[in-house]
Amino acid sequence: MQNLILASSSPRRKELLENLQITFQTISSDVDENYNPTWSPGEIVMELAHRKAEAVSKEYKDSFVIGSDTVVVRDQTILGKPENREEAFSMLKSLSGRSHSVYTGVAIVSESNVCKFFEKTDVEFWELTDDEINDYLDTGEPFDKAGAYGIQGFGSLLVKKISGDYFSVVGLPVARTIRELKKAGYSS
Ligand SMILES: Cc1cn([C@H]2C[C@H](O)[C@@H](COP(=O)(O)OP(=O)(O)OP(=O)(O)O)O2)c(=O)[nH]c1=O
Repeated sequence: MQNLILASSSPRRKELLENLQITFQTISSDVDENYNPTWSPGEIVMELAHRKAEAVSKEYKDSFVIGSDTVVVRDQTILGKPENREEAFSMLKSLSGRSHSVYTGVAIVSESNVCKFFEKTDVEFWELTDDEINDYLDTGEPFDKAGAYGIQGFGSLLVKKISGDYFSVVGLPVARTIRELKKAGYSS
């Protein structure tokens, strides 16, 4: 059996892989998450996913290492995790009653190979009142999540429509990730 590592501190990503009953370890790394503002959202999430996987792969050379990164894009603006309640409020207000895209990049790094890809999922929100946004902020859910919401939790109440991979919005497009892992030579 080959060694598989999820290079992540995200409990959601861990849970998505655990659902598949695959044996893996979780090891997180601290990487520079700055990026070149001229890059497209797809390039940003693939590069950050690659940095996360590469940092762990250096220490575990004989393993398959998965890194992942998620951002929300409204118009041409990239929304990461909100710094505070005010920023979370303004992110959610800006997403109200309209569509945005969630990009998740994945990098699979092994001794002989690097594979990178991204998925884009379009999400439409219901029109939200300020009271609804404040109630949602009170749940505490938005603060460690790109775009200030979690589709898998109370954030499900904000969503009118979704087009694309749901699991990619949660943080890991599992079906494509497993397919690409197998192509890279991984077998459980
Ligand atoms: C839009 C959305 C994002 N998210 C989460 C997924 C990611 O954990 C987070 C985006 O931040 P990331 O920087 O992609 O990931 P992370 O810092 O949580 O974890 P790590 O870098 O260690 O892998 O937002 C949800 O859980 N649900 C959602 O609906």
